[in-house]
Amino acid sequence: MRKIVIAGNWKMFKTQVESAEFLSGFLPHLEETPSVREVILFPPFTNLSLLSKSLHGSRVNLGAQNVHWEENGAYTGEISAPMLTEIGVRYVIVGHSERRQLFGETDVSVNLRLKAAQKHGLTPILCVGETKQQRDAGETESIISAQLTEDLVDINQTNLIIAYEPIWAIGTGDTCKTKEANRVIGLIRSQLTNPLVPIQYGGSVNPNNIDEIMAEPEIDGALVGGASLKADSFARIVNYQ
Ligand SMILES: O=C(CO)COP(=O)(O)O
Repeated sequence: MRKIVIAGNWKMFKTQVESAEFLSGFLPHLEETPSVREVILFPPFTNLSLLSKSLHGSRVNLGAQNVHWEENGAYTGEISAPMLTEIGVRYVIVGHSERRQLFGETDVSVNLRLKAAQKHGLTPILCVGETKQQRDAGETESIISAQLTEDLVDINQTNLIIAYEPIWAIGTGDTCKTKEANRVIGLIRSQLTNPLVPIQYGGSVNPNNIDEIMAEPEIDGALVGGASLKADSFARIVNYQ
């Protein structure tokens, strides 16, 4: 059985005060959540320590939005894996399209970040996906295949999650049709050596479409941006039918 993983990527949203407010609204809803569902929050780095304490003893896991490949060094603005594990972080997002498009991350650096995460016992969520232009040109399969080939060199597939996030569906309200997301995720799975790697869908997931998304056989969870920022909305997603 593959794991079900529902994760909230808060991106550059929420102060510590706002994070605490979120948790007081969100955590009570988890009493209804089936125990097989893994729930992860990815707040900004500045909120990790606070959330680590607040989530202690709860069933919500903590993740960071990125990790550098070195353990320390002169890398202004970066955070290393030992810094994350020390404060109770267990997951990390790697290769998000915003990192690739806005901050110049490449498949080479994504691969280094994945290796560093695994070396220190973090479970990475590797994000892959195509742009609108690539989709319209019929390049979806070849782009994703190339990303997987380069990103997964020497990566242990027993400690890995993948998120299929079509870039044109992120923050646009333009969700990928569920059947199409299911098809692409099936293609991603066919390129892996471990059939048990959970593969999530991400891109305009919300309380109204989560039931349909999770009904697809290949889709093992969701990586949620905007709709994870409100306690009620993310609770409805985590407690999908
Ligand atoms: O980028 C995403 C999650 O990593 C998706 O963001 P939205 O859910 O806001 O489209």
